[in-house]
Parts: sequence; C-alpha cells; structure tokens
Amino acid sequence: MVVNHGVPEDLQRRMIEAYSDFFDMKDEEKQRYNGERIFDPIAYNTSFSRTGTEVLYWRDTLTTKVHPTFHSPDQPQNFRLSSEEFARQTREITKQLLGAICESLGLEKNRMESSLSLECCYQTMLASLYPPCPQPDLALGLPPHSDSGLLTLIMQSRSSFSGLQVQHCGKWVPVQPILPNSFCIFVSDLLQIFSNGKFKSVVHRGMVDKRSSRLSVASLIGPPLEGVLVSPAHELVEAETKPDAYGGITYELIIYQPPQPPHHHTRARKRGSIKSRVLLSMSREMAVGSMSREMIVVDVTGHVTEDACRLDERGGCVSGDGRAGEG
Ligand SMILES: O=C(O)CCC(=O)C(=O)O
Ligand SMILES: [Fe+2]
Repeated sequence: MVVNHGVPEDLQRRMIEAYSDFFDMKDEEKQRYNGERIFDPIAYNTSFSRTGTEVLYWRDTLTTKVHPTFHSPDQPQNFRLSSEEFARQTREITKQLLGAICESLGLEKNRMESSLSLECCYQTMLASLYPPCPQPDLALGLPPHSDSGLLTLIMQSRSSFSGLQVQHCGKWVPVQPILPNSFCIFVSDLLQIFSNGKFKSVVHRGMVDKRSSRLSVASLIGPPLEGVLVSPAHELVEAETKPDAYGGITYELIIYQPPQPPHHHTRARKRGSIKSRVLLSMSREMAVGSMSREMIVVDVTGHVTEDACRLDERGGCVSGDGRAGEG
C-alpha cells in the first residue's frame, strides 16, 4: 500500500466518477469503444452475456493507453481531463517507487529509469467494474494472474466488499484498502526479471459478490513496448550462483505472443508461453530475495519506510520484520 502519495482525494473521486459514468452509458455508446486487438489504444470489453450462460468472468473493463501517447474516450464529459491528470500523477508515483526499489537493491536510483527508457514508459489505465453477480460461487471476476509490466498501482472504490485477493503462502488473502486514501501496489513480471528474482510478481485475482459491485482503476507501467530488452540488472547477476539465463524480453512480447505457425505450435505449447518459461526458469535458477509477497507501506514524500507490513490472513497489517523496508 502506498499512502501520502500526493494524489488529491478530489482527483481520485473525479476519476472514479468518470469511470462510473462511462460504465453507466448506454450499450450502443460503449460499443463504439469495443476493443478487438490487445494493443488497441482504447478498448471497452464486457463479459456480460444476455443469455446468461457460460459466463466465467464477471467483469467489464475499459482500457486506455495513456503514455507515451495519451488516449481517452470523448465521452463522458470531463473523462479526458481527469484521466490525463490521474495518469500523469500515478506515473510519477510509480517512477518514484521504482527509484526507491533500485536503491533498495543497491543500484543507482535512476538505474531503471535510464536503462529501461522510462521517460517513454508504456502506461495503460485499466478500469474494472465487477457488477453484483447472482451466483458468485460460479463465477470469477478475474482469474489468477500476475501483471506483465514493472509495477501496477491500483485505486479501489470504497466498497464493503473486498474482491481483490493476492496469493500469499499458498492462500488467497483479500486486499482491503486498510488505510484510507491508499493505493495498492503490485510488483509485476518485468520487475521480477530486472531484479533477478529479488522482487516477485504478485499473483492476484478478482472475486465477485452477490450484492455489491466494485470498481477499481489500475495504472500499469512498463518500458516502451518495443526496442527495450529487459533482463536482470548485471549488478545483480553473479555468473555462478545467479546466472542470467535469458537474452532479455520486451514488454510487448511478455504481454502477448503472436500466434505461431502450426509447426511451432506444438513446441510452444509444450514449453508454455514465453512469460511462463522466463518466470519458471527464474524461480528455479535464481536465489530469491525475501521482499516478495509482502505489502510495503511507503510514504513517497520520504523514503520507503521501516513500516513494512505483512499481510495476515484477514488482509490486515501485522508488523513486518523490517526486511521489506530496506532502502
Ligand atoms: O480488480 C482489481 O482491482 C485488479 C484488476 C487487475 O488485476 C488487472 O486488471 O490486471
Ligand atoms: Fe492484474
């Protein structure tokens, strides 16, 4: 969780309202933004089925690419204004956190920013609406996954129902907005790779509820899609104990592998996706640090604080052992 991040509550409220107004628009209006391809600049998707059958995931999403080029639906009014400002502020927070993470790894603060060209970072805003679901035990809002980029920042609407869960010690733990006005931060796959496994990407999922709906807004940040190969920082690689087994991977390829011609298919399927191969070999071959799967309370007006927080089974905070506060 991050607190004292400096994003005004009023901007957060306007952003949540703008997304709620978007999802409240008529179907025909929303369909104008239907996304067909994964890298479309604006994409609205719904899992809603009028027949009510075979709905596995119970979620509507609006995805907008907001950096290096800013995109926004032109409806509802004021959406563009709030979203441009919110994207800018969350991008800055993410960069500050990545700087602090570099320092905690013993690297120069701007190590990631400069070597991964983060001035041209690829930032996506992804809003998810999980409407009430008549049979929540038969549906998931969002299946278990980890995000592909460096860091994900999540703002959750106030709701009595906490549907966001993280995998922790083999159990699913709800992430409650335990601190008012806080953002939830997830380490994502490329940070796991860059940090040579010291930071582990967080496996999470979205559950649904019979009565409550939930709206969350995620800002996902990674390096430019193409042209920047992410591999473990050489300072963190020791030839014998922690070798760098990968030639590096781009953000584009870890998000999406284009379909292979048929003769490649069997091999690709056997070996799994590039993403799972990279991460699997990392967890086998790398000595993994202990900063993983812990939520860190961070005050971005200062440095990463000592107040490392461990999740207890109820998603509350118990005092940390200080390790996650390094840096
Ligand atoms: O529902 C949420 O808060 C998280 C959404 C999410 O994990 C994602 O879109 O990748
Ligand atoms: Fe996610």
